[in-house]
Amino acid sequence: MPFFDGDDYHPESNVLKMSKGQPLNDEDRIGWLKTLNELAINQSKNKGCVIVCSALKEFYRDILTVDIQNNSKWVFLHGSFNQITDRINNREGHFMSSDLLKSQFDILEEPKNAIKIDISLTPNKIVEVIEKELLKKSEFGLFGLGVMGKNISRNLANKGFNVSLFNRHVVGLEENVAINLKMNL
Ligand SMILES: Nc1ncnc2c1ncn2[C@@H]1O[C@H](COP(=O)(O)OP(=O)(O)OP(=O)(O)O)[C@@H](O)[C@H]1O
Ligand SMILES: O=C(O)[C@H](O)[C@@H](O)[C@H](O)[C@H](O)CO
Repeated sequence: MPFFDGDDYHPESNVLKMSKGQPLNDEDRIGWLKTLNELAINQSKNKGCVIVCSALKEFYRDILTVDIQNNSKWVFLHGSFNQITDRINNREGHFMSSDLLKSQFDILEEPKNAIKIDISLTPNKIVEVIEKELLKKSEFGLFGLGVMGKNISRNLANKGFNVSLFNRHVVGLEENVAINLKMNL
């Protein structure tokens, strides 16, 4: 599967700004996020891909998944501030210094719908956990999210079961149930 580092898609101006130790703001990031979204859409027409980037805020992640919400998966590599600072300080030849890290932690909105992985694990173990999570099969399949389906699926999801859902096209009703359920998982 193709792999892309989001850093390679920053415009020169963003790289320059970060090299000077200045954090990017929303305005700096929006064009970059849209570029990554285009990349993801194009790749989704083939085998799909893995993109790594700082998707710090919920609305950044919304931009990244425009038109591909239903076939995107989030993996959140989670580490403490001190641990990441140490790793950045030991990394050579990269434009980002650890001074920018605080600004990133300050705005981080942790994703609720992601596979969350502790970066203390070895890279091999991290890949193993991601593969296992991605290949996890649903334990229940539900057709129809009316009154009964809605409550059954919420109960199952709240008890930690993996649920696959199918709903008819009823604009603004069944979709909302499905979206809210997905966001709350
Ligand atoms: N699982 C790991 N165990 C030990 N060291 C790691 C692990 N993952 C990354 N590192 C080290 O941490 C440093 C930062 O890793 P890397 O550059 O891959 O992070 P990144 O998320 O791409 O960072 P950035 O967002 O700044 O590009 C590197 O020196 C890397 O070797
Ligand atoms: O949105 C951002 O602030 C940037 O994407 C940064 O996250 C850096 O590019 C990265 O951390 C350095 O590798």
